Amino acid sequence: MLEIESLCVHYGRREVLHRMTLAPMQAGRVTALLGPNGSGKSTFMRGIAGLVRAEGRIRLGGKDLSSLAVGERSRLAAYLPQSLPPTVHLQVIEAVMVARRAGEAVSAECALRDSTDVLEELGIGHLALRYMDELSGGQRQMVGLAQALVRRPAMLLLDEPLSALDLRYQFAVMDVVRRETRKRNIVTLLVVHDLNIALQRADDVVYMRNGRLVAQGSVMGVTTPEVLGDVYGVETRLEVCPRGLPHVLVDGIIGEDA
Ligand SMILES: Nc1ncnc2c1ncn2[C@@H]1O[C@H](COP(=O)(O)OP(=O)(O)OP(=O)(O)O)[C@@H](O)[C@H]1O
Repeated sequence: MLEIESLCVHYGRREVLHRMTLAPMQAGRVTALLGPNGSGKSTFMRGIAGLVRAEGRIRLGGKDLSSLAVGERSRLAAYLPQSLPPTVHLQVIEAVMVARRAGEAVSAECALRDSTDVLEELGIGHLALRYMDELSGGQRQMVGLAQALVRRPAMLLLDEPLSALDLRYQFAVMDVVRRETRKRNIVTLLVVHDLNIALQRADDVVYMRNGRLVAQGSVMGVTTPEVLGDVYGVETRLEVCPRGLPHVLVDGIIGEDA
């Protein structure tokens, strides 16, 4: 379980996150972090991962993350950044093995076994011998996910993992993320811009605006036209599609005549 209390982040003298306190996020559930551009989503994720200095309390499974050594913290909280680092000329299997051995001293055999397993689990075993700098954006995104999962984290922080993906791949990656979150019983928090994918595939949502929490809860529990109007400034209707999944239709921008 992830607990966040009074999280504040400053860039220089400017406060970007303002004392954000959230209800505990349970392991085995996927939470989508939603909000307009510049609302502080990446900063929030980076604050949890320890990549920017944050005040407040962040506890994962009862452990205060700020009390952990950097290596231990980054092993427990695997962070996949918005833009993946430039690729090196490594084979996929080597890149995943490097990630496996970064957080923990394990033998090459063990790293190879774990890396092979995770690539198979994600359905990308066939990419193992391909070179990282020859992959498509979507394939690299999947390898990034493999690199995060191979470290056996207790929490996955994924910053816009769907941004480089085509429509089918977006759903496929969300399905993999859901499955692994449940199987490994980890806390997963991800930033997604496509509201409908988030609503259809996440368990819970956190809406933020201007560095503040607007609403948090189950997808259907808190997603209302009022909340969406407050967060995004748009007029919406919420429909339920035949498979019982929510779907948002945007009618216009609040305050603008049609
Ligand atoms: N390194 C930085 N230095 C100074 N200001 C920053 C820095 N990174 C982000 N900011 C500012 O902090 C605010 C929040 O940015 P952040 O990237 O967290 O928002 P976001 O919700 O993730 O946006 P987007 O959806 O566009 O990726 C913005 O006003 C941004 O300009």
